[in-house]
Amino acid sequence: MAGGGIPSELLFGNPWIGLGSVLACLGLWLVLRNVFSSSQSIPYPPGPRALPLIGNAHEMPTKHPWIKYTEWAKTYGDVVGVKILGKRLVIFNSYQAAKEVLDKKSSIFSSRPRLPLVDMNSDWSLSLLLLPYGSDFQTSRKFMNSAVNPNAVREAQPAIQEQARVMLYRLWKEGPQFHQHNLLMQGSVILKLAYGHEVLGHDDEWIQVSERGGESMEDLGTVGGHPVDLFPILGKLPLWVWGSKFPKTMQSVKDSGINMHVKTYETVKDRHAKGLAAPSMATRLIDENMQKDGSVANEQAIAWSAGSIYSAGSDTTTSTLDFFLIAMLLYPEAQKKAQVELDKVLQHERLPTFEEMESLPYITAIVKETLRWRPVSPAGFPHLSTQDITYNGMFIPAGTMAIWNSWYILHDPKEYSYPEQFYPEHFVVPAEKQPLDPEDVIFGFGRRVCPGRHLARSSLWIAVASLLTLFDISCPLDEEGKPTKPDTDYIDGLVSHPKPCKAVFKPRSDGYLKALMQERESKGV
Ligand code: HEM
Repeated sequence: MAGGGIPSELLFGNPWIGLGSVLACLGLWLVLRNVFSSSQSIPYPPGPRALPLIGNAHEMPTKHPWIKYTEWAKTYGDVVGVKILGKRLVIFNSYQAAKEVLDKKSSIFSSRPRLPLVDMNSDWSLSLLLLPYGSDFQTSRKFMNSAVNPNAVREAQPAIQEQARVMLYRLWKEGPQFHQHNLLMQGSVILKLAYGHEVLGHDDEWIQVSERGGESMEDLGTVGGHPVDLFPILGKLPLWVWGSKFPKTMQSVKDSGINMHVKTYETVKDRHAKGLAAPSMATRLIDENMQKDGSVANEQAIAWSAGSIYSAGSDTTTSTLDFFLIAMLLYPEAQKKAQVELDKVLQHERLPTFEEMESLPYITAIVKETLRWRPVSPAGFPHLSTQDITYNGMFIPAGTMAIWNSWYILHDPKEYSYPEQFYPEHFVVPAEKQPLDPEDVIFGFGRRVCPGRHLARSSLWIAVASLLTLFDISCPLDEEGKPTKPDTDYIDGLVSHPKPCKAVFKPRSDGYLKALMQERESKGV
């Protein structure tokens, strides 16, 4: 959900909430709303006591919201309800409850909360991640699925594997700036799939444009928490009211959306018309939507769904692999175990391929454990309900925002023996003893479930297998010769990231290094 992702916790955690002046203006409206909503006879989901007018706004955390949600889960249970300035939020703290509502009542829980500030000042609401439920959503989702369904991803696996090898080569040749090489791998896979674009290096223009798209949304700070998002009528004020630099920030949000989605699409369309474009999601959709008069139907949906692969897929996958690195630095025994398994299969002669997936269950377990240990969307992602429902005797009205607490669900000691530790053995058990699969939680629910999950799984698996085959990964030593351990905490953001860290990558054997060099030479590198 890179760039386009708006974690629910940010929708309310916002320093402007305390502005007495804004509240005073809108107090009457809230009183009336409260009076009308209190006549409900079926109880709302339990939660902390709401104050008049502001509800629970004063308690909404601005940092690591899943920690507060976890406290509430322990007090109020699987389904917690809070109210913020008249808007309702429901937090699902168990897989069962999230599944029962977000999945089984998917036709009701598949919209997204609006972001009036972004909606009024840019086209970002056209990106699949943010589209409200309806026919535009269905068209974009269909286009997206056509590019990243399991068959399409299987066909893309040779290209994904190639990018994993390029990452190894760069790590060996250029040095251990893991995050940069990782980002380039994920970006290269996505840009090839979406546009047929071959990324040649760190200064690739398409990567820069796409990265700028994500960053511009980050520049907005608490996306969804601006006064305009809380009280859309304030959107009628000129942008400079919010600070002298604000109009420029908003212009950059608008421009980056167009550059990343529309301009890239137009470039590919132009190249395709001249017969110069490599096959991709964009060229296939152009062909499929070509009209007799030479125009292309559904162009907006094609452009914004192709761009959504980068905005939603790059940061999430990169951040997950960055957390894998941290796990390897802190849990060398897991790394060793994986390497024993790899060596048994690969015999220091060749590098892993997707064909070996079945024979490398510990690698698969490492990927699952990374997703569980440090989910990059620890507080889920917001859905919006469009009809009233009653669930387990609780009333959830239309217009409620619903999220799931991935952190709490994936750190449940009843499900995982060592929830706080990185312990791939959680998943190395007979089928009947397998705990809850983190992939059933971290990729979301119902009709909004992450369409890129098959791509993410493939990219992560081959990257992890390739890295652990070629390298011993360890902490750098400080001046006193002690290992400098990485921080395992999160940096909050549209997607949560690990803090930057350093690592040493040492080739493990001449055999694997030779295999890499031979592969690179055969590609003319
Ligand atoms: C480890 C990597 C990833 C994680 C953890 C992740 C997680 C998520 C989550 C939590 C959602 C929201 C689901 C919901 O609302 O129920 C989502 C949506 C989405 N993801 Fe992913 N994702 C990942 C990788 C990818 C990739 C590689 C792509 C590329 C296609 C992608 C494309 C999308 C899109 C387009 C949406 C919006 C779907 C919609 O709103 O209908 N994601 N992702």
